[in-house]
Amino acid sequence: MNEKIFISPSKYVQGKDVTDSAGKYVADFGKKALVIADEIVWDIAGNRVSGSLKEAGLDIVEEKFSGEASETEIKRIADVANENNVDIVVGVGGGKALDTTKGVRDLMNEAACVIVPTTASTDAPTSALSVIYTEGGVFERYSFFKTNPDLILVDPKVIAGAPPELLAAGIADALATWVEARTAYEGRGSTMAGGQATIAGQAIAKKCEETLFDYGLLAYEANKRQVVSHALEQVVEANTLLSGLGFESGGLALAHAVHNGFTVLEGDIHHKSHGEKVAFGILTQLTLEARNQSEINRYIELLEKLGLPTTFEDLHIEDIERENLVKVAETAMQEGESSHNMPAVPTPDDVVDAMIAADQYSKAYKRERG
Ligand SMILES: NC(=O)c1ccc[n+]([C@@H]2O[C@H](COP(=O)([O-])OP(=O)(O)OC[C@H]3O[C@@H](n4cnc5c(N)ncnc54)[C@H](O)[C@@H]3O)[C@@H](O)[C@H]2O)c1
Ligand SMILES: [Zn+2]
Repeated sequence: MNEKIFISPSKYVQGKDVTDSAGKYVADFGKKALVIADEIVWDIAGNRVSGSLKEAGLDIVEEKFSGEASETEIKRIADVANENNVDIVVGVGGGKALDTTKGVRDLMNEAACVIVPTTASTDAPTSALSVIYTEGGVFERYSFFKTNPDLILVDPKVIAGAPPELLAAGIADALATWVEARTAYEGRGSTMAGGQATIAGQAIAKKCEETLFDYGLLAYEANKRQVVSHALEQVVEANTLLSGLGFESGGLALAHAVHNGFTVLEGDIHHKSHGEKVAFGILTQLTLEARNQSEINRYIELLEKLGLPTTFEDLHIEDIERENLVKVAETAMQEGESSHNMPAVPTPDDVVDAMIAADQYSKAYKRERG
């Protein structure tokens, strides 16, 4: 595939308290909206979004998201959307609620898709794909759609009110963007947009990383006091828009495949967030790519300061047997995975060795820095 492809949502709006002016933006897209959020998020932002939509004259149907981006949940909510003849679906919440919303829109004849992230924990908001899991939370597949969401509304004040661990997870997810896009380009791999990377895709991915090294820690600290600082706004945009466009049109590689591999393990690691698993995926990929010590140190330092996992112990898999690591690596290397974008496609055995080497080096790093 030689074509270069770049895809994106039509509109991205970021601003303090934009939650309360959602109606002004959403009214351009239709007359009746299904608003989807989980129980916690209804109280944080769902009701405010619904209220603003009603004020703008829209009819509203409200639905509670049950927590997993599974095929069953997507079908269930799509039935509600179709029965009510809505012409807009609005997803409010974290990555799983947003992925579910995108899946719902895809099962409808014609409807606009509006995304309101309430955390900057992933780069799910802007992409034209959803990550589908079994009802038990095991990675199943990527589901690709014809179009990206129509509108993304991001309120940094809501995000500043979320736990800082969620922002840190989003930074890890966004930190993977350039690491993987660079590799996908070197491997002449195809991007999630289904072609080769454009200059734009790469430039956005690179700017994403630069923003995170410049402002990541400043934003994380501001988040601890629940304030919207300049740094927090920069990082919210990096985690959401730059990372979203950068990964989708720049390309994924091994870091995300390792994340997907981790979802097959049982135990406490299951409760680790997307970004936390991606963090270790970054270190595994850098190790396999033979990046040197000073380069790897830069990443470990930032991840450590953000309280993100850099060792097996941090992921609660300190006693993991090699045979279980092989299962992770086999999943990471399965047909169709982004790991095949690596210039020299590794074997599962290579991936296991890299994971162990990354774990051991991070342990030594921690010991040395005390
Ligand atoms: N489609 C894509 O392009 C893409 C990209 C990256 C990740 N993902 C997917 O995203 C998912 C991970 O998303 P996630 O890490 O956001 O987890 P999540 O969706 O499970 O949400 C985490 C939790 O945060 C809570 N929450 C949301 N906003 C909050 C707030 N303001 N304050 C307090 N709590 C809040 C939610 O109720 C939820 O319990 C994974 O399924 C991953 O595969 C998809
Ligand atoms: Zn991700």
